[in-house]
Amino acid sequence: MSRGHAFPSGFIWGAATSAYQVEGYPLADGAGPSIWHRFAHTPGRVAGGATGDLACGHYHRFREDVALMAELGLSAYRFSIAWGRVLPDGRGRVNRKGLDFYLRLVDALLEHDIQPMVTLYHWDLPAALQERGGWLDPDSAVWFADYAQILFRALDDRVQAWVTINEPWVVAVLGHLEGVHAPGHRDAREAVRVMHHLLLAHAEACATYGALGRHQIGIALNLEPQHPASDSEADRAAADRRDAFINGWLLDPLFHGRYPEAMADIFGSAWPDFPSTEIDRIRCPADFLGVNYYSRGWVRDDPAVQPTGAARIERPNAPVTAMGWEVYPRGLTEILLRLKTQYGNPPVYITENGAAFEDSAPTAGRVEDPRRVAYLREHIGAAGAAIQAGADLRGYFVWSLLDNFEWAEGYAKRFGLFRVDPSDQSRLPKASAECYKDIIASHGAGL
Ligand SMILES: CO[C@H](O)c1c[n+]2c([nH]1)[C@H](O)[C@@H](O)[C@H](O)[C@H]2CO
Repeated sequence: MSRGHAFPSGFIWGAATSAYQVEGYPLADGAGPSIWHRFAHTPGRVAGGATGDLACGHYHRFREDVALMAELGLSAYRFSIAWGRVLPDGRGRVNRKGLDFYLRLVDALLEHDIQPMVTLYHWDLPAALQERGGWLDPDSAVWFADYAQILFRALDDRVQAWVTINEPWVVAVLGHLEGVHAPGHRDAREAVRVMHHLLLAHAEACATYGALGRHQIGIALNLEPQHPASDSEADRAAADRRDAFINGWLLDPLFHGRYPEAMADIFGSAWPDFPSTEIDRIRCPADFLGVNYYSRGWVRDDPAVQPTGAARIERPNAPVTAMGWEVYPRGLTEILLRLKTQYGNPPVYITENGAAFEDSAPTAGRVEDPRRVAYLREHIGAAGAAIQAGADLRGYFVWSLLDNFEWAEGYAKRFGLFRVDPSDQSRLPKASAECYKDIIASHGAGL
């Protein structure tokens, strides 16, 4: 990669969060509980018994946070809407106070010339819908499209970029196969049907938006290159299986109108014969693809690992984040160029990229986080290399603006550009915030 390139004019520099992770007060002003509110309040599910009851207090502090975004020079902010704030029962009655919070947030962003990118679903399904079967219910696609339509009508005059669903893979696999995320199910037959219904829900929301929307809509996928830990045929085949399981399971139906053949091998009798009419519907004309990139998989053949028979292992002496994920910026370039060569070079936003590290204690009103500074510089440089090689990359969102509720890890894993002090929820800039501000000001030159 030649150095010193600048990013194209109009390139979007943003930061990302999600409702349950930052807002707090999940039941305020008539909101209905979500499955993550229920899950976090179930003993043993979240590290340290942490919940999103307070989180970062963004529900009340959002103007302060928008001011932090403006200080960074962000041109966009990606956040999610808590379905249960708007529709406490998931369907039917609209909770006006819940909708008004998001209207106020969007207006505050626009007052600072920050474009909102709104994620309609970031894992916090209304508990009332889970009681009806949740994403396992074939009607879930209709529930979601009806919810989406309410938001499109209320906000599409001010929101120019919509993300339907954040990481269907995590919802299906961590929530319904491995059981470590809400709703905590462990059933392969469920997981494959939940994935299918999530993709149908995405398609229904895109169709709804196509009828009334004026801007752009997409989906955000966690994509991760899979590399064999050795050049043995067994490890190469294992990497291919894990690639289908994590990447192809979504990219192929969305862009090619078919599931990878490997899925039937991976899931065996749990894999149904999905109707071709439904798979055709999933191949919907979205306007962009959101890519959440964090690392790569280093893969060894291991029959004991279900359902892929492929183990993601630590590469010896590899640099890793506090999550145990290898720091591998070249994987971002690889993913972006694969989208160019194999999936029609769609418009792409990096909707999440960031890292948790064991940050040092604050000194003189700031947190020194050199490893996160290096991570951001290396990965933004890797994104620039993909642009130079022809990827249609439109923007980059750091995960995350704030240290926040990291799902089953609670608050122990800190991804923020700003440290949030758990005692008083005060925000403190990290060196990475200053670094990102400089990158934005220079438009990525020199990376
Ligand atoms: C393999 O990581 C996934 O792509 C991923 C990482 N992350 C995510 N997805 C989620 O979208 C965020 O809510 C998490 O807070 C964030 C950090 O863990």
